[in-house]
Amino acid sequence: MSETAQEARIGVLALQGGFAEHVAMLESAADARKDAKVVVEEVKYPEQLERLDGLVIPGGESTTLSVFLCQNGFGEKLRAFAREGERRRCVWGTCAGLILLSDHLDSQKQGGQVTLGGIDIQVTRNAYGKQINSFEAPLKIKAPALFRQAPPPGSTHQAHDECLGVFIRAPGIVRVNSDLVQTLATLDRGSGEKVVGVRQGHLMATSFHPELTSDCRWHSYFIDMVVTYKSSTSL
Ligand SMILES: NC(=O)CC[C@H](N)C(=O)O
Repeated sequence: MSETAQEARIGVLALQGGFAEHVAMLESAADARKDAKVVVEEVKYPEQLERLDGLVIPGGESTTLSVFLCQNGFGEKLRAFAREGERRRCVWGTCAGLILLSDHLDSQKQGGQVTLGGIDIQVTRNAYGKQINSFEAPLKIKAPALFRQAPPPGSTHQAHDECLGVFIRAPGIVRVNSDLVQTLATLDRGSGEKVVGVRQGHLMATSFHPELTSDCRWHSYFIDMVVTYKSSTSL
């Protein structure tokens, strides 16, 4: 580690869902790099948000997650963490986390979700079917910084601009409403390209689960976001 290594503390919301896998992936992505010192912690209490530079909201069940977020003012603190004040922090939502970060949730498919919003996309829950319809498929990576990194050794997706997408009762991004939203990944199963990964400034969301693969490029990319954003807002 160099003397000038950037430091960042990244939390993973650990109220419900697949948080342990994200913690493990962030730790291995952090170990693999020399330019940043990253501390990872499970977040169970709203007070913990104060000390974080970034947060991952994992997949799970957005309705259940919302029940927890309605307690102890957690939802409001999270909204402030991601959206208000001078020091807005980076947040990455996977699957249920994407639902929380979207500005528009299709009304027929709502189930009492607490939405934090921030990414100007329209989302339909369970757009790819039920649990039994879960699938894996190759994705095209559209973010240059992300696909410049090598795919993991032994990966079935050797092209730098491809990765494996794991979809479990995944929400669909049915519309991108703003030019501020950057497409990071798309899926094409024969019926045209669908957007499955997006970024709007300090917020990122993926319909799929990179934490369930052996490819930690997405976690490394999020560390980049957090470190870059932290150094630009603390000037
Ligand atoms: N794997 C997931 O996170 C599924 C999300 C779930 N369908 C929901 O609506 O919350």
